[in-house]
Amino acid sequence: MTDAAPIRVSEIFGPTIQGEGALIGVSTVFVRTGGCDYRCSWCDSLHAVDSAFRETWAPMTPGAIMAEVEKLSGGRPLLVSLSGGNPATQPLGEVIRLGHARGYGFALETQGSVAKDWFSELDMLVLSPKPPSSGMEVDWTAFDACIAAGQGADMVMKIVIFDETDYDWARKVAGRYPQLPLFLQPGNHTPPPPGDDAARVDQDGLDARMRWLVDHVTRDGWFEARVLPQLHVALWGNKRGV
Ligand SMILES: C[S@@+](CC[C@H](N)C(=O)[O-])C[C@H]1O[C@@H](n2cnc3c(N)ncnc32)[C@H](O)[C@@H]1O
Ligand SMILES: Nc1nc2[nH]cc(C(=O)O)c2c(=O)[nH]1
Ligand code: SF4
Ligand SMILES: [Mg+2]
Repeated sequence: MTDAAPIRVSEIFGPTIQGEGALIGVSTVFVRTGGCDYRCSWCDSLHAVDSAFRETWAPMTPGAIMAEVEKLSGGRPLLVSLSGGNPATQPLGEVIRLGHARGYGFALETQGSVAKDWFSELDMLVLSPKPPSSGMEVDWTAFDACIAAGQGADMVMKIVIFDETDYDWARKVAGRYPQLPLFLQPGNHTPPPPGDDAARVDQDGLDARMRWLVDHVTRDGWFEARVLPQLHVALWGNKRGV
């Protein structure tokens, strides 16, 4: 199957480092697609979610996306991180094929609500089911379909945790998916309003929640879980494009 339809792109930026999860610290260029089927109460990327920003999302062909990635990376292959919005709602298969042919690797971040057959061609699929604090309800049938579609890719699960209820929920979800390496990430209560590039962030609050999370994980002997902060937020606050 070829993906002839254009892809809605909110922003392409980098190289920077992957700030979250399994690939933390790895040099990468981000391709952030526009549009999401969720509305998480605390989403830190509303400029790629809220349809009020639709006119800032450019329709791009796979060739144009890879040309921009190659320009930013100086033609040197590296990891491309596909995020959004929900990048699974966009026809990204051809970008992955084109990039792979040129030596680039691909990781994709999604909440796991939409499965695509091209998930299997990814180098890494990051599934990030949303906890109660998001206000969203996970469709586990759709989530399981994403896992089935991703067979062949490395797959991990990353759960954002704001409070005790999220933590208990994450314990249950982890028990259901023991095959997925698990990353826990404290939530950022001060994401920027869309359109605002302000870097302010409640770093003390984030640090306190990180310590609280580590305390809980060690208290419970939950040794399979890896706890990581959002490194890019620690370094640059809520700044966009890093
Ligand atoms: C902006 S989302 C885009 C990809 C996809 N829609 C998803 O949610 O997985 C990228 C990652 O940022 C996380 N995230 C979003 N807002 C956050 C916040 N306020 N604090 C911590 N992590 C957040 C999401 O859970 C997800 O793992
Ligand atoms: N450096 C950096 N790392 C990230 N990891 C996940 C991000 C995202 O917004 O999807 C992100 C981001 O926006 N920047
Ligand atoms: S699923 Fe991801 S992009 Fe969509 S609203 Fe939630 S955090 Fe934001
Ligand atoms: Mg982000």
